[in-house]
Amino acid sequence: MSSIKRALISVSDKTGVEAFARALVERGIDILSTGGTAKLLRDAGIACRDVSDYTGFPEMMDGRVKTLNPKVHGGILARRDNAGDLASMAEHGIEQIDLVCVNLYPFRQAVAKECCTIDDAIENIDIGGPCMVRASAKNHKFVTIVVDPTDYNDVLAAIDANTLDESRRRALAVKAFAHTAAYDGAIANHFSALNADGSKRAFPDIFTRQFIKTADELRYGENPHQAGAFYADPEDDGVSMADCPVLQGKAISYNNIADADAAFALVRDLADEAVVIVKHANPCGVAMGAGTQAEIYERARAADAVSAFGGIAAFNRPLEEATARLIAETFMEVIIAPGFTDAARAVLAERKNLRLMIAPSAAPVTGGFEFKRVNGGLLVQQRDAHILDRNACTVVTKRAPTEAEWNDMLFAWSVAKHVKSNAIVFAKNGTTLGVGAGQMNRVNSTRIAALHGGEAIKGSAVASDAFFPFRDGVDALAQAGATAVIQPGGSIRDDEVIAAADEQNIAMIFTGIRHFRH
Ligand SMILES: NC(=O)c1ncn([C@@H]2O[C@H](COP(=O)(O)O)[C@@H](O)[C@H]2O)c1NC=O
Repeated sequence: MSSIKRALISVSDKTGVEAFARALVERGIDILSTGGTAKLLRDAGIACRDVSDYTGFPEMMDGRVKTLNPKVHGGILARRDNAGDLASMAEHGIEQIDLVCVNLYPFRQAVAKECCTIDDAIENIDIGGPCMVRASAKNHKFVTIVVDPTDYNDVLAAIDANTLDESRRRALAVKAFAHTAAYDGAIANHFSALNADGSKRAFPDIFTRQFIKTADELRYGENPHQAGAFYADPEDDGVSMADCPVLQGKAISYNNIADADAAFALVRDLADEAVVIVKHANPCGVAMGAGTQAEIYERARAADAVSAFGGIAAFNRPLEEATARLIAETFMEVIIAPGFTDAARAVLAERKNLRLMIAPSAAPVTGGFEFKRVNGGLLVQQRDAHILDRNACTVVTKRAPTEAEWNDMLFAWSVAKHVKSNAIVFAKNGTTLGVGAGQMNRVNSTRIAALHGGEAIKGSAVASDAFFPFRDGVDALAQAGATAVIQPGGSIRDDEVIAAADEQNIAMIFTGIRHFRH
């Protein structure tokens, strides 16, 4: 028999609640329950008592008042070792409630619907639920609070094993306080983003978001003298790095996560089969298109073999055995892919330190927000999810690009979007030849990228993440031997820049879109 005598169950998300309640009854626990939950339980043949019968008050005001009653809250909050509390219980006919299973009205889901009015949103604010959750969590010395259906089985097992002790109850209480905090945060976010006419602004006046620490703290942060941790964002709608299990290798580090994220964000933007190798958050080699996966990988690696050493490689197709063999020949830190064939796993198992991360999907990011911490605040913006449509581009030079130049420009443009500004990318035949990243002026970025590319750059295409403010950048890429360039346009000296391209028989495309990245 359990030391728990009575449980109160009141849930909106009714997943698994029948089985949980049945198991509690089997363990001799009495069940108190609210309208909809009680009906579901009774229909399933599980004995329970209505809270309204217990309190002597009917549920009223369309469910606004159900459990808000001293007989409920006294039963939860009474200190079992306090004579005064016990006397009050006896005096007022209050019964002890030892386990509370509550989850809240689905506010977030309700306001996510286009048709949700202010009144709908208000009616979806749960009041009685959070009161019980917080009361139980406060009195966790004696009361068990369960807010998450995925905890039902563990709680039952702990009851059976007699391990539902105070520390276990405190862990459940912490989860419960986080549950109500996130809930109230969502309410504040929603209402502080509402305009007077009920329409919604993208950015609420008060911005609350909850991040949940992934199991282990990281060995350190960006450098060994900095402590570091990784917190998952349950509200992110992209592929979360927290949802990419590490299949093997050394413990994943702070920089590994940042670089794997950067690499995967680029590879999933590319429509054809592609490989991205990243170092320090910038791509050093990218290849896409023709050939086997192993050949594509080899092209990406050879694009800058020196930088690729110790890099992070991202794939947008499951990793194959032949590619794994090539990877095993050199030193890589992390491989991230939407899958690994068994044969590839077997090959890479020999590289004991190599981390393999498996991503749940390689679909491009379509929305969401990006956050950047600055001293004293947080910059928030929509994610750069822009995918260029060739038909939206304008040819601004006398010479139009050839089909091959078009392909190389579009490819280089996709890469440049993921390179730190000022970004210049030379590419040919679906392979990067030189990447200029993070320079403080565009002409230096161009020179660095060209220097890296060497002779191979002749006949290549170039992408620039922002417009050329002067003709010097175009002159530099022409001198290096590039024949086509894609850039946003929009400089006051565009005429000069276009004239420079025309003089050197370069085909130039304006995208009208800029991809700064800092
Ligand atoms: N008003 C109250 O006293 C109250 N007590 C419990 N609730 C909520 O009612 C829901 C369950 O209702 P039902 O069992 O009728 O389906 C739960 O999400 C619970 O958090 C309440 N609802 C809203 O505040």
